Amino acid sequence: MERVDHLAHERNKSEFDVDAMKIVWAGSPHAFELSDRISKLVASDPGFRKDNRTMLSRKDLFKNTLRKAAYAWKTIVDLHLSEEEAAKLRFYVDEPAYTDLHWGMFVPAIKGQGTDEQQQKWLPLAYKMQIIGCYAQTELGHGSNVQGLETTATFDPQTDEFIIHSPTLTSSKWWPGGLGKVATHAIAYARLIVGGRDYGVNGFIVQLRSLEDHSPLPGITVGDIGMKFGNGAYNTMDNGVLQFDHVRIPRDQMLMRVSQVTREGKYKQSDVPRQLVYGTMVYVRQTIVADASCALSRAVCIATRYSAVRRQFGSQNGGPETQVIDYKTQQSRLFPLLASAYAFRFIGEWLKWLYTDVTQRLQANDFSTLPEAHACTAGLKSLTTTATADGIEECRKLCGGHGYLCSSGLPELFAVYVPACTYEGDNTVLLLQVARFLMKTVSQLGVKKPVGTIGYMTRVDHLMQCRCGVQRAEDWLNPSALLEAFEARAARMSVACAQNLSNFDNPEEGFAELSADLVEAAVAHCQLIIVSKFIEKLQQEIPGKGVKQQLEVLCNIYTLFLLHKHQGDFLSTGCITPKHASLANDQLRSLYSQVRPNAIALVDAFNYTDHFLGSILGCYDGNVYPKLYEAAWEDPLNDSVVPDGYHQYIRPLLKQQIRTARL
Ligand SMILES: CCCCCCCC/C=C\CCCCCCCCCCCCCC(=O)SCCNC(=O)CCNC(=O)[C@H](O)C(C)(C)COP(=O)(O)OP(=O)(O)OC[C@H]1O[C@@H](n2cnc3c(N)ncnc32)[C@H](O)[C@@H]1OP(=O)(O)O
Ligand SMILES: Cc1cc2nc3c(=O)[nH]c(=O)nc-3n(C[C@H](O)[C@H](O)[C@H](O)COP(=O)(O)OP(=O)(O)OC[C@H]3O[C@@H](n4cnc5c(N)ncnc54)[C@H](O)[C@@H]3O)c2cc1C
Repeated sequence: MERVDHLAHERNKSEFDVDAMKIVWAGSPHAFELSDRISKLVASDPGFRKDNRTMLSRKDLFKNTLRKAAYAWKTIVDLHLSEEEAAKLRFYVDEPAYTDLHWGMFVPAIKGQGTDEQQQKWLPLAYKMQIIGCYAQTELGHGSNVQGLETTATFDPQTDEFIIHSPTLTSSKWWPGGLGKVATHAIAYARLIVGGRDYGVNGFIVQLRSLEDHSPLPGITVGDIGMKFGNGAYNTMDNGVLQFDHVRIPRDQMLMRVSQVTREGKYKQSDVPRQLVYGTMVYVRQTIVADASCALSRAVCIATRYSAVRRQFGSQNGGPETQVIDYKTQQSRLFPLLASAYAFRFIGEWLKWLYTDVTQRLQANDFSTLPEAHACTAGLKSLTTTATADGIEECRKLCGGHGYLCSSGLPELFAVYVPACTYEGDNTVLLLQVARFLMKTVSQLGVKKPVGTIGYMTRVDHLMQCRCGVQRAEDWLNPSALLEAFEARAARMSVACAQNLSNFDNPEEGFAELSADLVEAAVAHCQLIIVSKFIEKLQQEIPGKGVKQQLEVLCNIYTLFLLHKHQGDFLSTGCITPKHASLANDQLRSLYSQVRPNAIALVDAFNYTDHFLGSILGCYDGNVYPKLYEAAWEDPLNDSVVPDGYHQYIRPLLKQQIRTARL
């Protein structure tokens, strides 16, 4: 049967070269080719089917994930996939699994915190998956406060071992992914106790399960922590609980790059900063930022395609009704999310660059950019995951009632994504880290020159008193006007916090009292980073007919949308006047009209297969209604016309003798 493209008329309207945009989105022609090839490989392989996930019981779901992970690994080995290709395969398989923590945290922790000898011993085993690792940091009683962890690792000089112990219920490890049912090993974070002295938290490689029969080793109590939010979703992951009862490990299983314990029981600190113990978190936060654009773009692709298919009201003379995408309200909710997806894509690319740069510096013992890298990864992780989780939920609402069906793909996408606001650092806690960095920068102005993303603070005197020069709506398209408004807002909010803090005798008390304002200052700073990196991206040459123009429209939408949403900040700090805010809003409306004919092509540029999208509402051909109708009949509830339980619960009701008349 010939396939009809119900969105062809939309695709014909587009004013730019979609294939060129696909390459911009992917990052390079090589990245595009690789991503395209692997996505098709996964989509065409029935072994990676995922449309039944929300219907399965937890046990069946989990077993199916184990099967898929093993099948993915076999595919990787059989096809000799490179690391880059394997990572893409994992991405398109689209199912959280224990392998994420093995590759995403266990291996990086050994690389970042292990000595050369430790890496040589453990990495080959991990690379071949002869051992499977997890990252066991969080405990029942403490997650955010890493320094508050209670698990102990006490050095026993007699046997040259550490004794790993959970002294309290609250010290039970709680949450680590892959721990519950799969991991054979963990990087367990514990307080290092040597000679009766507590040297703070450090990582230790601990074997948990037998490599022969998978049973827990002596002294180990381990299991899954139970069902989580949503059907399917993150329940494919075995987040676990773990207690140690005086478990002994050899001394050389303490990760010793940052500090060491000698055979004689002497504690030694390396030249590297202690904060490198937190290095794995910096790495993962960076990957989470890169992933935010994927999750958001996916939701936006579904909502945009469906908004072009869906019609409500407005029929003239019996003609078709209005496509809901043509309603200005729909545009003002949807297009900023489309623009955010692109903005997050570019900030993710930039953050990867920053992370690579800081890693190279660390290897050369240059630790100068570590505080900025920590602030950027923490702040951008917080900002992008909050916006993405909110954005996915908004996309669900943009799809009306049908968005609430699992077959829209949006409920599961939200349920799988929303913990990103909590894991790898609660988003508020992370913004407070950014705020500390900002306050430190302000307090050192005149002593230490701010550089990098905080470089704008060198112009703080100007930024504290500059006035916005916008006179007409089009003036808001000037990148310098936009940047200055965002810089002035960020600088003024930070300086105001610093001034208020100086009124407190005890700085920590002041920080706690002003923490809500400090978080807002941190948000302003992080938004400025995203805006400025988007603008920088557009200063590069970007090939392809109309591609750069589209990106300029999206950059302006992203920036002016933020200005509109946070106009309270901009107005109260005196960066703009109500007139400027109103002109920004006029300009925003005009930008929505410009993006409208290109909306479908802009989401096509993500190059997502129908398999990956996993959404009837977002399917490429827009043939939504027949697919929804067919899918309904496939629900197990429709296996029989009369439901199970009819004879037990419905028929007796219908047949009961109603005596109400006599009562
Ligand atoms: C299908 C199968 C296919 C097979 C596939 C094979 C191939 C696959 C290939 C690849 C797949 C990869 C997939 C990858 C996916 C990864 C998914 C991950 C999923 C995520 C799971 C989640 C895991 C977790 O959640 S782990 C636990 C995370 N926990 C936290 O984040 C805790 C948060 N708390 C903290 O970080 C800290 O405690 C704190 C920062 C909040 C406070 O710490 P503190 O009290 O010690 O600090 P201070 O405030 O006192 O600050 C001291 C000082 O240190 C500075 N600082 C703090 N943190 C850092 C840091 N991280 N780095 C650098 N500096 C830091 C701070 O700024 C202070 O500095 P000063 O200068 O002010 O002193
Ligand atoms: C799906 C999922 C997977 C996970 N995977 C892993 C894993 O593999 N390994 C691992 O070790 N951990 C894992 N975690 C744990 C995760 O890292 C922690 O849950 C996270 O760091 C948040 O810590 P918490 O739970 O202690 O939150 P809490 O700190 O208890 O947060 C509760 C509330 O208190 C607020 N709050 C806390 N401290 C402050 C403060 N100083 N100032 C102001 N407000 C504050 C927070 O903003 C939040 O609103 C996972 C968690 C989830 C949900």
